[in-house]
Amino acid sequence: MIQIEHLSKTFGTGEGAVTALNDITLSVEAGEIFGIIGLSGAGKSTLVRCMNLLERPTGGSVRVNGAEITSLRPKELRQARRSISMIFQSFNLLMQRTCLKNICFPLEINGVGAEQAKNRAMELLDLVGLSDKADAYPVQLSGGQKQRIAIARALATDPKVLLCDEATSALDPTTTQSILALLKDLNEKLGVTVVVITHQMSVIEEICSRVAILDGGSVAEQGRVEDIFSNPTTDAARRLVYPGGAQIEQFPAQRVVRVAFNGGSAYEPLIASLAIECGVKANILGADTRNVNGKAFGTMLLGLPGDPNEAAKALSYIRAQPDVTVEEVEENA
Ligand SMILES: Nc1ncnc2c1ncn2[C@@H]1O[C@H](COP(=O)(O)OP(=O)(O)OP(=O)(O)O)[C@@H](O)[C@H]1O
Repeated sequence: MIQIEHLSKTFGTGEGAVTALNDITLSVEAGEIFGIIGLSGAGKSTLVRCMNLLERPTGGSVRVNGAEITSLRPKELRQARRSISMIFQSFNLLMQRTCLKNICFPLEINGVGAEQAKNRAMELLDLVGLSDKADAYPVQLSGGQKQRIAIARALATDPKVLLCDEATSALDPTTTQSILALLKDLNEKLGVTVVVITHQMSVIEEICSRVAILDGGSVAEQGRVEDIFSNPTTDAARRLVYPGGAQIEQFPAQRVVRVAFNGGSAYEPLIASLAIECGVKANILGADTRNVNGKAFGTMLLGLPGDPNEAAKALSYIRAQPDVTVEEVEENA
């Protein structure tokens, strides 16, 4: 769906030049949810803006649906842009227009008649679960509701690709979950390809099938989410996967597992009950978890005893917990 080859982007010239992207090659397949993650300044926004030519690349190529978008004429580019929509952290709704009129807006500028636009907008409001907000103004909505309206507006022109630039970064964890669930649902129902830009690992874990890790304007690593998260091979990937800085090599006698909490239970009781019910002491090697109303979200790196029986007991105990996933991490990861 999107093929990027040797893409580079430099802002400015001479001594003040900033190279934001350097020789990026990646491809996003039709129908997938692809994640781009990196720390602040890694180049994520610039990369996603090169996908719809909000930024013009300095070098390399960007093909969307087979067409090299850097060489399209203005009219062709306008058409191509209809098939690539975007949502933002700050929602970017038109504050003077009702929700319905916000969703009608891209249809109006594409020449769709008022009645037809309204019908389509009502369908989209229904799709994002906000039929009752047609006449409300953005100021009357919560952040999550605003993002739902922004998603409905982005889908109005039946795009093939939805680019999401930090779309959940301004939202609380529960609302984030519901927006991610909506994106996943829309991806499945409509087949729209979704590209998610984020600095949050939990977002990638939640909905992406593949991920590219950006570091200093280059792709440090890319591949299937479970492969990269269970066995990060670059420093950039390790920094994201183990933000606590755990060095697995320091614990050679242990089996190391990565436990992801999806809000089903708190993590302290899990560690305590591992000790009490299984007699297994687990070491917390690193954690990036948040406790929200007594529920844990995020991931934790645990060291289990080297003894295979004890480790197996602990693993099956953890696997039996609701909303918890666990995977072994290779020791040279
Ligand atoms: N319009 C611009 N002019 C000059 N430099 C820019 C411009 N836009 C981005 N940059 C620079 O390019 C680099 C990458 O920025 P970008 O916003 O793409 O990173 P990011 O990963 O999205 O960061 P963040 O998560 O903080 O938004 C940074 O060094 C930034 O200062």
